[in-house]
Amino acid sequence: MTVRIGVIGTGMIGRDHTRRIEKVLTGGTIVALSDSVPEAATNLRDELAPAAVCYPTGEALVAAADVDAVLVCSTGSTHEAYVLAAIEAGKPCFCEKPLATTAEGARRIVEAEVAHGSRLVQVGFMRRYDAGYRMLKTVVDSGIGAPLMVHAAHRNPTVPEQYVTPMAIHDTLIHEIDVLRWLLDDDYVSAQVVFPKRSRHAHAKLADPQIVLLETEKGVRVDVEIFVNCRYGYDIQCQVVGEEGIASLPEPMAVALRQNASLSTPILTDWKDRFVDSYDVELQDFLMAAAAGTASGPSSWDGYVAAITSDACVEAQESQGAIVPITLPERPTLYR
Ligand SMILES: NC(=O)c1ccc[n+]([C@@H]2O[C@H](COP(=O)([O-])OP(=O)(O)OC[C@H]3O[C@@H](n4cnc5c(N)ncnc54)[C@H](O)[C@@H]3O)[C@@H](O)[C@H]2O)c1
Ligand SMILES: O[C@H]1[C@H](O)[C@@H](O)[C@H](O)[C@@H](O)[C@H]1O
Repeated sequence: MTVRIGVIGTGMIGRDHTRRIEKVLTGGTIVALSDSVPEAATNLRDELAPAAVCYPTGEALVAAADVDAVLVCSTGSTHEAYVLAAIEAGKPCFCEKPLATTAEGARRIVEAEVAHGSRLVQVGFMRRYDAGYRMLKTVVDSGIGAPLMVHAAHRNPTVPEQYVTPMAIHDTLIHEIDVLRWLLDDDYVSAQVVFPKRSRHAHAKLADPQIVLLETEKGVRVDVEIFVNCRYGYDIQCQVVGEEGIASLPEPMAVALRQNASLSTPILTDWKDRFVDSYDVELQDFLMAAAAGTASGPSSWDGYVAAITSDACVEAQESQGAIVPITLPERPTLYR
């Protein structure tokens, strides 16, 4: 079966996912596009999906009879309404992170999916599909004894002017929030944020870098450096310290160059390149599940837990070093 897909939000990632469904993956075709800026949708149609119909609203796209499944790739604050509409229509829905910009919004999605009675939503936490993180998880699960600590870093070369301090959590740390609880098979119980000396490259409304300290139910201590004006590249680091050994996320594959009395490997600069294979695998997974009328991979529950944890981290940012507790509600059986 070829799953007929509608894409809401045709900016950077909507375009990239349209390209991969049309040009790279099997089992899906783009039949519908929508963006609040209509030319963004028509331009993408002309460039990559000539057979797609452009809809004036995301709601009209979700309701279209020939749309089997929906990709929500619009601005984060708009995700909740579109995901709820897809659940109401009984259509599988891939939602880019964040599932919702508030924990309340994510809870409404969990409740709607539970009421529907089966999974329909996959959240775009692509790192769970990354070959390096999967290799790391295999080693963490079997090769280093009980994990005790995680040291991680999430570095972007630069960010635009509109990227402000809480976005370091909602937009950036959210990847570590999800992938580390998956990696450790654990949940967080508290968060604290401390601010080192501010980089002179940070915009006026951004405290950069930041260090987020998380503690898990099993007592693991996690520190994540968020540094989004690091200048030198897009760099994702993760090291798990266990009782019997230390395991590190592999570096992306790169040619080692010996030249002019030096040995070097390039560092990537763009998140699209760093996780290009993971995006392919996550969307292929979505297409396979959507063909069966369901969803797999990171769930609404994972999106909800990430939102609760993000809210606690933002509160921690605002409370000058205070440790903010994180309490999760009971996990519905649909997600066990
Ligand atoms: N998984 C990842 O690594 C990853 C990477 C990049 C972006 N994202 C997420 O994807 C989403 C989009 O990010 P982007 O970088 O493509 O941003 P973008 O600004 O390039 O694109 C967003 C698009 O949504 C459109 N839009 C805004 N409001 C809308 C509405 N109400 N209905 C329909 N369209 C609307 C905008 O016009 C724009 O074209 C964000 O939530 C972001 O966090 C995830
Ligand atoms: O939306 C992007 C994307 O999620 C990247 O993976 C992350 O590194 C950036 O910080 C964020 O702004």
